[in-house]
Amino acid sequence: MTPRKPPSARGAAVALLDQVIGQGRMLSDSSGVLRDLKGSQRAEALRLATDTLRGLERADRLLSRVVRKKPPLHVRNALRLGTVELCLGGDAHGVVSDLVSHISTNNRYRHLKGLVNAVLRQMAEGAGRPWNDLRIPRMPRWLREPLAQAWGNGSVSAMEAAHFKGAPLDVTAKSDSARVAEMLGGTLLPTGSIRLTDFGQVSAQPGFETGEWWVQDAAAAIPVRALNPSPGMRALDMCAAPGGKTLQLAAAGAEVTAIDTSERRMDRVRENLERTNLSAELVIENVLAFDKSGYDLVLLDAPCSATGTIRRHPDLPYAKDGSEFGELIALQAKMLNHAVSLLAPGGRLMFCTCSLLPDEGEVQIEELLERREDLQTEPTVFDNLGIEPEWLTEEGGLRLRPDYWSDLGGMDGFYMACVTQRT
Ligand SMILES: C[S@@+](CC[C@H](N)C(=O)[O-])C[C@H]1O[C@@H](n2cnc3c(N)ncnc32)[C@H](O)[C@@H]1O
Repeated sequence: MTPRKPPSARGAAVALLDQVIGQGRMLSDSSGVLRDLKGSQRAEALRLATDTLRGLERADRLLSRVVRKKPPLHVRNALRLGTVELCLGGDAHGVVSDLVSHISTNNRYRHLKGLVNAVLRQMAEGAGRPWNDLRIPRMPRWLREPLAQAWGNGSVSAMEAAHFKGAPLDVTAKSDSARVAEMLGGTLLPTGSIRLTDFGQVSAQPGFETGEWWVQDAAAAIPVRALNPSPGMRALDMCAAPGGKTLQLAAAGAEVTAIDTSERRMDRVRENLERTNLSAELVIENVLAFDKSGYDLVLLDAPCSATGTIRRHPDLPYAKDGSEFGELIALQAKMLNHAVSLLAPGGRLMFCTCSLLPDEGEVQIEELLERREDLQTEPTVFDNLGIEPEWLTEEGGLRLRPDYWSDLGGMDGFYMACVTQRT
C-alpha cells in the first residue's frame, strides 16, 4: 500500500474554505480538517484561509474576468486562494504547482487541473495586477443591508475598510499596563489596553507564561473597566468563557463567580486563571437556571451574532446568514431579565455584546427600560475611560465600532450599557 501523501497547508486551507462557504461552519470549528497537520502548517492553513476570506470579493471579481463557467466549489476555492496569494505577492511557482498538485490528487476534480494551472498562471502573469484598484470587499448583502439601515452607507464602508485591514493584537495587563507595554514593545491605548502590531506566536511573548497579561481586544476590555470593581465586591460573570472579563474582575480583587454552559470553553477559563494565578468560582450551568442572587456587580456578556469581530473572523459573513440571530436576540432579552433579578440592592449590571446590530444592543436596553420602569442606565460609568463622548448613545449606553480609532488600528464592534435600580 502506498503511504498517504501528507496534506499541504494550502490543501487544508482549501478544505477550510469549503467548510466555511459550503457548510456554514466557522474556522474555529476546524480541528477535523487540520488534524493531520503539524503546528506551523496549521497556523499557515488558517492564515491562508483567513486572507482568502478577507479578499474573497476581489478574487471573485478577478476570476470572473478569466473563468467563463464557475467550476465546483472546491476548485473555485483553490482558485480563490491561489489568486489572493498571488495578488498579495506569493511565490508564483510554489502557489501554482502546489494547488495544481492538490487538485490532481483528488479523483473528482483531477480533470480540472489544467484549468487551475491556466487560470493561476494568468493571475501570476498580470490578470491579478488590478488587485489594489478594486473596491474594498463588501460584506454579503444579508449583513450589509441591516447595518446600512442602522449606521448609513458611509459608516458601513468605513467598517468594511477596517475589516479588510484586519486586527492588531490587544492585551490586558494584570496590573501595571505601562510596564507590560514597555516589556512587549506595544502601544498603551487611551483606554489602558496594550496594542501590538508586529507580533509572533502569542505564547512565546515575554510575560505570557508568567501570566502578566492576556489577549483581549481593547473594546472587550471596556465593560469591566467601566464597572471599576473594588476589592471584595461580589461579582457574577454570567457568560464567562474564555474568561477575559473574569480575569479582569479577579485581578481587581473582586470575589468572582463565573458561569458558562460550555464545559469545553470553561476549561479555557480554568487554564487562564491558573496561568495568571487568579481565582474565581467556576460554575458550568445554563445561566437561566442559576438563582443565587445578591451580587454587587453582574456582567452579562451575552451570546450574540459576533458581528463586531469580523476584523478577526472574516469567515463569519460567509459561514452565517443571519437566520439564527432572532433566537439569540430573544435569549439576550431573557438573560437581561434574569440578570437584573440577581443584583444586590444598589448593585450594577453591565450588559454587553460584540455585535454591530442595534437589536442586540441599543434596542435590548431601550426595551428593558420600557419593561422595567424601576431601572435606569448609568452613562457616567463611561466617564474618564479614554473613549470619545460621541460614542455614548441616547439610551445611556456606549457604542463601539470597528471604524473607530482608525488611526490607531481600529477596535472590535461592541455595545455596552450599565443598568441600576432607580432609588
Ligand atoms: C460572548 S461569549 C463570552 C465571552 C467572555 N465573557 C469573555 O470575555 O471572554 C458568550 C458565552 O456565553 C456562553 N453561553 C451561551 N449560552 C449560555 C447560557 N444559557 N448560560 C451560560 N452561558 C451561556 C457561551 O458558551 C459563550 O462562552
